[in-house]
Amino acid sequence: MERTLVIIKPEAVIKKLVGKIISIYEDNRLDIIHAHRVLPTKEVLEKHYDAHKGKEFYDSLIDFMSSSEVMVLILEGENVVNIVREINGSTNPLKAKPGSIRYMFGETIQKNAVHGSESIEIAAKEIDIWRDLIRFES
Ligand SMILES: Nc1ncnc2c1ncn2[C@@H]1O[C@H](COP(=O)(O)OP(=O)(O)OP(=O)(O)O)[C@@H](O)[C@H]1O
Repeated sequence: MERTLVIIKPEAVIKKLVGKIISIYEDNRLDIIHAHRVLPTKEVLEKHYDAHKGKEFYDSLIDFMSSSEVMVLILEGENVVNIVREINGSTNPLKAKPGSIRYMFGETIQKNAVHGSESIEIAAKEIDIWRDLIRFES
């Protein structure tokens, strides 16, 4: 069964949006097979955001994502990678479709409430990266 990695970002955890965001995924019949609240290390974030290394927003993104605890979720379901990206909405909350998580809860392009893996292959890599911090049984 296909899996994806979702991160509920620091500002959304601080605003107590975890339950609301999880409900949206469940309302779309996706299974949350792991959920773990953790303070990300810079080491894990640098691996996770490796594709963005060198971009002007990279340092600020790593600082922000390591500033406070996040909720790491693994979701499972048919076509879950694409479904989650659709539910999350565009990276920039100002461009996100009404009804999407980023439209409802995103503040800025950086504080955009959630992360969702881009492809099945990247999801598998990201799940492995976060294994350094979180013990997933399977
Ligand atoms: N121009 C930018 N300015 C500031 N932050 C940015 C910018 N572009 C991307 N980011 C941040 O980097 C993250 C990863 O960027 P990416 O282009 O992979 O977005 P995405 O695939 O929509 O989002 P994600 O991978 O987080 O689900 C974004 O979620 C956002 O927080």
